[in-house]
Amino acid sequence: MKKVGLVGWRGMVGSVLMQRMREENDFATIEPVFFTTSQVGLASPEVGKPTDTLKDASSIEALSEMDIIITCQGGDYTNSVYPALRESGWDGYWIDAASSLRMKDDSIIVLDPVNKDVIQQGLTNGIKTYVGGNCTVSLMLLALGGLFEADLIDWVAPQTYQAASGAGARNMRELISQMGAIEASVADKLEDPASAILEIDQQVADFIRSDALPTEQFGAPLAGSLIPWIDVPMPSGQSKEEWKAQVEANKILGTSDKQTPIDGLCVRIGAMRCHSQAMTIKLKKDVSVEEVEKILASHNEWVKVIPNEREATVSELSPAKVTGTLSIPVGRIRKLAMGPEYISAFTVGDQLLWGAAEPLRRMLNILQEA
Ligand SMILES: NC(=O)C1=CN([C@@H]2O[C@H](COP(=O)(O)OP(=O)(O)OC[C@H]3O[C@@H](n4cnc5c(N)ncnc54)[C@H](OP(=O)(O)O)[C@@H]3O)[C@@H](O)[C@H]2O)C=CC1
Ligand SMILES: N[C@@H](CC(=O)OP(=O)(O)O)C(=O)O
Repeated sequence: MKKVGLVGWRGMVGSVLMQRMREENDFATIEPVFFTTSQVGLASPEVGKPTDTLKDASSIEALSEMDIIITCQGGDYTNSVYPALRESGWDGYWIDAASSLRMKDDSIIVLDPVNKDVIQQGLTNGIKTYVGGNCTVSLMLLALGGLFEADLIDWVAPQTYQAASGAGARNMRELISQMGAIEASVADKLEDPASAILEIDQQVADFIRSDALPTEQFGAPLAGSLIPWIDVPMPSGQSKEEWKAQVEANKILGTSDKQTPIDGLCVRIGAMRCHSQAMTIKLKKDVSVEEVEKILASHNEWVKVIPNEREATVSELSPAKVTGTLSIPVGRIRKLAMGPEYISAFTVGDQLLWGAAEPLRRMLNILQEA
């Protein structure tokens, strides 16, 4: 059995990874060794087999004993430990959730329902570093995988609606606190059916803009509002989240010649852990909506085409419906007024499952089979 070191297993992404590994009985076929940056010597989590106490995640010596290391600890950890570990001569497989190593020449971004061929080629070529993609990118590619595979996409403009979880656990808490505080600020008026709605609205607006709203994590109101900027600025005028779409998607797809343009605005909204994206797609030729739906639906077992009808859309295509599942619904597929090659689509996906943990879990299994 391969020795698999798990780092970052108690964080938000790590906890979802642990949950999926337990559900799929992945611990049965590995020898798990748990690491920590803060709790060395404490008991490891229960995984149905005996394990040692928690090891020091900064110990190159302890990490070097692993055949595979899977980390959800974060970019700072990767930046500090990975170079030293490789320089020490460690030649094992490194599987990572953080973005630090994604665009390196000697790494592969993993999303096997879309790029199993790229992963297999990487393994054949001796690549030892496999990184999960940005959540919006992975979720978009799972939804549009069929059209990319059929080489039908000229360009995509995704406009995102990203959940609080993408910013971290404390941000999820703050979103709920903001919601609760807003409700509390007008609770008496809400109880009175005779109170004037414009008065409630004014009071809510004043409260949202006041220092009483907790905004320490987001730096701005999110509940009852939105934030049209995610991550740091790039020289292009894009936010870094927007910049990732094209570079990561093309790397995942293994585009060798002309990059497919993928660019749009990324917006944080008050959903908990599902990212949504409204996409304008320019096809390379006129393809009927029925054909597009067929191509999308047949690409992988998680994508689900939702007919462009009101009831089905409202019930199936929302963060509330998708959260906590591996389902990738895609709907609102219709021709746009710009011309027969232009179509719209809307997709939703859980950014902690397919957006973060699941591609890593599956990469571990691919290594088991290799
Ligand atoms: N959040 C997201 O949506 C996504 C995140 N990623 C990447 O995954 C990495 C980790 O993100 P995320 O899971 O959000 O990070 P978290 O902040 O939830 O967890 C990171 C680490 O914080 C430590 N920690 C300290 N206090 C606690 C506590 N009370 N509960 C749990 N853990 C605690 C743990 O390390 P220790 O046990 O060593 O103390 C844990 O592994 C980042 O690089 C991020 O970029 C990738 C895709 C999506
Ligand atoms: N930036 C993403 C989450 C994330 O962690 O992305 P990345 O793995 O590319 O750093 C969001 O805020 O929704």
